[in-house]
Amino acid sequence: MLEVRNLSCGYGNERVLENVNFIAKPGDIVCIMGSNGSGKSTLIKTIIGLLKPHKGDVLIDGNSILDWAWRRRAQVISYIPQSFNSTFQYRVKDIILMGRTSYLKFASSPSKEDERIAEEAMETLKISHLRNKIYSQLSGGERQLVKIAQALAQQSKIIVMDEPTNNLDFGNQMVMIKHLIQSAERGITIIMATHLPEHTFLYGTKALLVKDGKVVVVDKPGVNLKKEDLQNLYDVELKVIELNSRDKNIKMCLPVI
Ligand SMILES: Nc1ncnc2c1ncn2[C@@H]1O[C@H](COP(=O)(O)OP(=O)(O)OP(=O)(O)O)[C@@H](O)[C@H]1O
Repeated sequence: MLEVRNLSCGYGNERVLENVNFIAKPGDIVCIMGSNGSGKSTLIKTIIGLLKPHKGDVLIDGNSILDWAWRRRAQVISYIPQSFNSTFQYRVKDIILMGRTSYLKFASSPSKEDERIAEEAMETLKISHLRNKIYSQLSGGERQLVKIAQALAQQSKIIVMDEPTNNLDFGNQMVMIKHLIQSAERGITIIMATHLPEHTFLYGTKALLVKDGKVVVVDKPGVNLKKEDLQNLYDVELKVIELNSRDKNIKMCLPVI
């Protein structure tokens, strides 16, 4: 279980978020929402240890992880950034194998088992055909899928993602969503920033609404996240409609222009 406790964070003396509190249990999909520049990435970077918090703590199973070394942290949390560019000429399969680095002994090479896990991750995300391509020569969406496969190969119990559907076409968004839901069903905790309220409605177990330096937690957003919350969050008028798909009610957000 991941717990963010009384967390305040920002850059230097600049405070971005104040007193954030939430718990993410195994199987939770926590969707972080808010307008551009509200602090979603700042929260994510603080949780994964790229930024030192001004105050408060991040705990896993009751233990503070703020002082953990990267290897220990990487075995528990994997991180998919908003964008990742490499100037090195790595092949896709090498990038995915990097997800196994925290399990390797010093100066050792990936084992057959590591290779199998990397292949499996590529198959899951339907990118096996990209195996030998140079990462820096891929499209934005292909790169995003490779980073997701890398996180999958890392086999951590918590996956943190910054706008994972960025650059993905509709079909690949579905592949990723299916994978997210299956991972959560296996007990993995997912924490992700998203600009798509529909995704929060569809599979979020918790929404974090980030605005004016504060974070409001909404449990079961499929039921409890209201039109007014979204209007207030994004400062726009909008409409929430409900559609039936395969006997399931799906909520959609429509602009009012
Ligand atoms: N490296 C940095 N140094 C100083 N300030 C920063 C830095 N990165 C971001 N900020 C500021 O922190 C605030 C929050 O930024 P953040 O990137 O967390 O927003 P966000 O909600 O993720 O936005 P977006 O939806 O556009 O990705 C913004 O005012 C931004 O200008």
